Amino acid sequence: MMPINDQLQSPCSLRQRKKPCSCRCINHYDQFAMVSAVLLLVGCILFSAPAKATAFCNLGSIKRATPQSNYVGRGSQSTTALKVSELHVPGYAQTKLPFIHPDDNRRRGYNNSNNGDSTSTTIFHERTYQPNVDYTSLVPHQNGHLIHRTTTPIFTPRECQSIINEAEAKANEMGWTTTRHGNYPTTDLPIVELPTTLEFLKVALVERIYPLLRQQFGEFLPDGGRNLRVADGFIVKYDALGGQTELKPHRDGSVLSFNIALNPMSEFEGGGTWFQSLDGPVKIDQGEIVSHSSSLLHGGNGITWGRRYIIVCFVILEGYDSWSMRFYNQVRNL
Ligand SMILES: O=C(O)CCC(=O)C(=O)O
Ligand SMILES: [Fe+2]
Repeated sequence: MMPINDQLQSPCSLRQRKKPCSCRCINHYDQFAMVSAVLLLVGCILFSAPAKATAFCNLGSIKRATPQSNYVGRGSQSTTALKVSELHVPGYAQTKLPFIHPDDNRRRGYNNSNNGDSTSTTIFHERTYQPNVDYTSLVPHQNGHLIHRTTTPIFTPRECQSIINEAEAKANEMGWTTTRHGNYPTTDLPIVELPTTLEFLKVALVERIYPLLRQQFGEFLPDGGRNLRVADGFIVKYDALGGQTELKPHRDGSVLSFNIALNPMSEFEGGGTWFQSLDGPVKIDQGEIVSHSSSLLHGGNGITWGRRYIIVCFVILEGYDSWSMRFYNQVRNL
């Protein structure tokens, strides 16, 4: 069992600024959130009438799901609640990472043939998945589940190996990064540094992964999760011979998180994604996916031998910031 070090109150909230931030957000997102917080606060003081404050804070267009009793949102007209509850996910939403959601792809005529013809539209073939056949579900909540794992690979061995190869080649040039994620850093490379993997993932997200997440978490997601978007994606390397071997329990600063095993489980001992709610790790083999609510306390179970490579993605729901924060807080202790 992994040691538990649960210090969080809410993801990257301003309340935590007195202490070091302890969720796995990216440092520059923190800075963005901090600057936004100051601007919001000044704005909300200047426009102290509640209606104006809401408009200034640009929350008026956010679609709202059924209010939950434990949520202190804009309805309270408290600037404290506003700054604490609303900032983190919008911070992710405004990043310029080139992970696009399905509708964007169609609107832009996204072309994955790389021939420079921006007018041709790629036809995406969205996969369908069946619960209990393609994946199993763990940790029930309301009518759905908060953790899922696929039963068969979603990426082929060849696809996985080419991602590892591109990451290792890039790491030979620039090294693995170790400081991107606050107090819970991984040894990783952001996918935006890996052009071939990025192009592959853009299509895989639309055709394979978003449909899977919508099927798995559809019970919870407003509008059936139409607006899923990856806000951060990276390749993590655990290495028992002198590298990082585990990732301590933490919460991610997004709505959903998933990781995909890139190498076979025969290449390491230990490993898997540990969850407090399961009191143990979920272990998957090459090409399979573990997906979960980001706010569940989880970590990378230590490896004692070999190497473990995974892709990790943090997924947000664009335009549903209030809903996202409510969901985050509602399930974080399950
Ligand atoms: O290693 C794992 O399975 C979990 C990784 C993780 O939680 C993360 O990178 O945020
Ligand atoms: Fe995580």
